[in-house]
Amino acid sequence: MESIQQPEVIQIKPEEPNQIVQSESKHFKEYYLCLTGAQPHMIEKDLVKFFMKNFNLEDLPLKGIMKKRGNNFAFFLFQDQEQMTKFKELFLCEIMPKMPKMRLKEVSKKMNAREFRPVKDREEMKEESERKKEKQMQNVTKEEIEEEMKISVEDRVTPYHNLEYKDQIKKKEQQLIDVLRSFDEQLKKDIKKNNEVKPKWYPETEQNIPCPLSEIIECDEDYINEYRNKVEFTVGRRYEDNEICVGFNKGNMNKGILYVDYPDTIKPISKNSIRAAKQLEKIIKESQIEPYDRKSNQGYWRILLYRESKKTKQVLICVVVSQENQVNEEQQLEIEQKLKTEFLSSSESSQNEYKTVSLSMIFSNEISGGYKETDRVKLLGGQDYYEEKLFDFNFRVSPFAFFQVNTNVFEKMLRLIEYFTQINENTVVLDICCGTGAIGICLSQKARKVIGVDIVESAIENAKANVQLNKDVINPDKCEYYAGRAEEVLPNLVKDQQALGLQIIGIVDPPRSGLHKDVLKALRTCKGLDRLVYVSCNPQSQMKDLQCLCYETSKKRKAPPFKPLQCIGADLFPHTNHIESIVLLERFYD
Ligand SMILES: C[S@@+](CC[C@H](N)C(=O)[O-])C[C@H]1O[C@@H](n2cnc3c(N)ncnc32)[C@H](O)[C@@H]1O
Repeated sequence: MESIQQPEVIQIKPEEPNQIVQSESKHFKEYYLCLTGAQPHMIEKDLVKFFMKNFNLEDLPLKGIMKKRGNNFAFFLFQDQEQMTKFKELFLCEIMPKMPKMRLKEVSKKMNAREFRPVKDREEMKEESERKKEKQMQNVTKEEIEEEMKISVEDRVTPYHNLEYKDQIKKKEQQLIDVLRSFDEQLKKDIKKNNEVKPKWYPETEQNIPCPLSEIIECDEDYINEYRNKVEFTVGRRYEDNEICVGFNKGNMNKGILYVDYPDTIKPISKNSIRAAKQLEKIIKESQIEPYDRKSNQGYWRILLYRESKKTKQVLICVVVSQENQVNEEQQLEIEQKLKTEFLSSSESSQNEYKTVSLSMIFSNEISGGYKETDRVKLLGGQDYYEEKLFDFNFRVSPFAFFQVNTNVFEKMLRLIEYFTQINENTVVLDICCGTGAIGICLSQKARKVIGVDIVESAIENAKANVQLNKDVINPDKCEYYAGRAEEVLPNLVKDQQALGLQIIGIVDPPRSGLHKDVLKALRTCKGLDRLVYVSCNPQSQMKDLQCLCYETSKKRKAPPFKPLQCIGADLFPHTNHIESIVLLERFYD
């Protein structure tokens, strides 16, 4: 196998970062470093993926990379001095402490920049893997398609729709018990293989679970159907008759079997939302412009985002379409006019007690057919948010911001969190991954202060506006909101609060992937934070995070652990197989 000669290298000592001698090549104006201690089986793209995944990086400050299979070293190329310094800092602070075998060394000889493979950022990598997937999708047989088409949209979207509600709850209870057991199984493995010790708080139970499952919060009978305040309909074609349809995906994305079927029988969504889907379907058919097709990356119509509030009777509608040249200016204007007439006209609102208060279009280029916050939005009518209510609090929610889809069960969850946290005038509430501020605002009345953090800027704008909206009942000065990654913002916020000597209560409600390791570290090491509520829509990733929070004190986890006191399930999603898990934790002092 061809291999690169080990270069002449000068080692960089981690304890002396300021004394690093920069190896700048005057001739080529290129900057190189050599990494040793890499896994021999990896090639360039594996190494990039490894760094991005393990250190949760959006991109790597690198211009190019060279790594041959079989070698335990790689070369990194930088575009300038600044980039090289940034990478060295990242390496010394983040990578080396966790990968002590890896070392970064100066290269003392010139190298040919053309041998380096360019490093792609995460977006590019995602797009490339999407394209690869699309390619794999080409050769599907008719039999495979027919087999997939036998599974109805109801069975896909709502696999429990045929079960009595009490049986759905029983199944979900068992799901949570199984996940709690997985914590125990992992702990036993870690004790055997990784020198972990059993935490002193760990209970001896026959069930082999770290804490009891106290209850499942059920949905009220009136809300078991039509509970969703947000629906995303896909625009596509039906398999059976090739008709254009605004509904739900049917098929298998991985095999490239992409069809859509009518949404009429899906129990969690409202009749109003189905009506809106039909209205858009009519406009699309009249337009004679094709829906977006992932395989060819062609077509215009993509998604109908529909949000409504049962309490305020307000509706927000967003039509997601392709950004690039799929229609001309004249067609675009005509479409906008039709959407306005269909969704905003007075005849439309007189038929219905619900009112569309926000109508917009999102222009997206996502190859997956989806959309993201940075996409261009054009407001066609009304304001850029709708209003939702929890108890007597009002909330502004914009198209991209998160809001729990089932307000009936969410209010019950909030009562439970309030009871557990026993917030008082000496308490600072940290609302981590706060979205539009729902949890913090509902708990703010008794607290000294509420601090919220979320990555979505418009959600934080909503949260700030929501505080003002409720200023008759809460003091706006008490509530602070920060837009940013919790892993970046939280460590400093926590330090500030510690300095004030107040009692801190943490409430975390992360996305499905769970919490970033830096957030977990900041929570674990935060003095004054003795009570924590972990809300999760993905109990598996929650259990993984609980390892960082609850495993016994060790060299890498110096602060005392949290003890999970109880787990509570909340059935936010009737008819589906999803269950929200809330774990209440308390600091365990030996
Ligand atoms: C499950 S939602 C919870 C929202 C909120 N607690 C509520 O109940 O309405 C998760 C939130 O995490 C936010 N988020 C995702 N990644 C984040 C990160 N790295 N830092 C901060 N917030 C993040 C999302 O924008 C989203 O609002």
